[in-house]
Amino acid sequence: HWGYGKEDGPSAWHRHYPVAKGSRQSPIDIIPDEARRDSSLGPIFLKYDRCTSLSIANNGHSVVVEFDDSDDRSVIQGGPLDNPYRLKQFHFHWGGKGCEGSEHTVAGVGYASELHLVHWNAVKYTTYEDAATAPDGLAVLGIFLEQGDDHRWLHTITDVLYMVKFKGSATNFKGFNPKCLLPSNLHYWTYLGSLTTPPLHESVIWIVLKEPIVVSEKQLGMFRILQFSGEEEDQRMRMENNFRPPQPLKERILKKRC
Ligand SMILES: NS(=O)(=O)c1ccc(NC(=O)NCCCCO)cc1
Ligand SMILES: [Zn+2]
Repeated sequence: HWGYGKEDGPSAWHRHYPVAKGSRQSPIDIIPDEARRDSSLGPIFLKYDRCTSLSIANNGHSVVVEFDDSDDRSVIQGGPLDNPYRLKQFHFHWGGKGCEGSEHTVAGVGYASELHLVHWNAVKYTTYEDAATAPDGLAVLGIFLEQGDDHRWLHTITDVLYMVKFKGSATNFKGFNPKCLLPSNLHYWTYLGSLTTPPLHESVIWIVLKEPIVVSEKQLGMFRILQFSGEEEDQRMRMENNFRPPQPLKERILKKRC
């Protein structure tokens, strides 16, 4: 199976997932000066309903908050998207120490962590699984986490991480509105990419916000109490550095709003 270690990490994923060397892989290094202004790109709109959050789980690669995606209560629309995309889950990627931990980088500089809100095109596709293999199936909103003061709302998540310490553990997580994790400014870059972990499907319209949110080192440290390994496994594998490095841009254009 795949992971983030020396033997099973990002440089080895291509053996079982050849698309790892594909034409639209993620993440990428974002070079702001090279982003093309696109007048057809409008603002993005996020409508999230606190009643759609369901559970929080450790899937052995990250901590994931799952949502009820049976209707359009929580959606992203506008920007590069032709129709609303339903929120399915959000999760994080982080490092072991301060500077690195995000997946996308900006002019070669990484942030301490990156939040991904994963949405799917329920207008064109019947299930998330079908959308996840289609070129316009998913829209992932990427938000950088920068180290600084305590984040006002992140404790709602970090306070329950001890309950999902081991791979395969999950617990109720109702009434959470992810709107509280957004920065004040929704200016974004957008490009066509992929899932950043296996199966690495090239099915993601990426929308990466320019403005990071600020979280404290203490809050970031709480993510590192999580384990890649299950409770019964003997070797304790602290969950950290669960990020894929930037991939070649190839024939793609990075876009931004005017
Ligand atoms: N980090 S990321 O790009 O936001 C991401 C999101 C979902 C997934 N995985 C996923 O959706 N798996 C289910 C795919 C079922 C269709 O084959 C992997 C990476
Ligand atoms: Zn992710």
